[in-house]
Amino acid sequence: MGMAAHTDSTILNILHQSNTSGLQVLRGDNTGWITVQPYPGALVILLGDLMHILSNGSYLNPFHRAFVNQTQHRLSIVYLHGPPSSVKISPLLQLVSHHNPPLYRPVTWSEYLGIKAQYFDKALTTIRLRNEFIDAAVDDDDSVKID
Ligand SMILES: O=C(O)CCC(=O)C(=O)O
Ligand SMILES: [Fe+2]
Repeated sequence: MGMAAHTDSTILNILHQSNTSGLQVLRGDNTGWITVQPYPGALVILLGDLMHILSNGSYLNPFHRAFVNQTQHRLSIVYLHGPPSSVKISPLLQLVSHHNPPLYRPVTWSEYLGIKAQYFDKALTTIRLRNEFIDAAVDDDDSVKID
């Protein structure tokens, strides 16, 4: 089965592909697709949107896609790893400060999946904090108060 370009809505995905290639990852600078060649016994780890939120934007959640061809079977097995669906996910407190304010508001996985279904690749933008909200959320002593 082929898949259009997307980011994963999880913390991370662990993927195994059979010996037919098909997985491609978009370069961080958007200059092209890199084919991830199958390697016997290898697993591919893809960081998802929730990891991007937890890391306050420092870990990238790559766009990727899968293509198929008419001559070879391709099998991929994906383990989707996420938090309990009602736990709020937000940038880790250890990673935020006055100089590095939180980029995203807290969101549960189930709420985020609803947002993703509606906004696709704009989903993260819809939960991104605006500057004035960031100012209100960051306290004088560098701790962050959200919710
Ligand atoms: O089949 C693949 O290699 C990719 C699958 C995938 O991206 C996904 O399940 O999210
Ligand atoms: Fe994926």
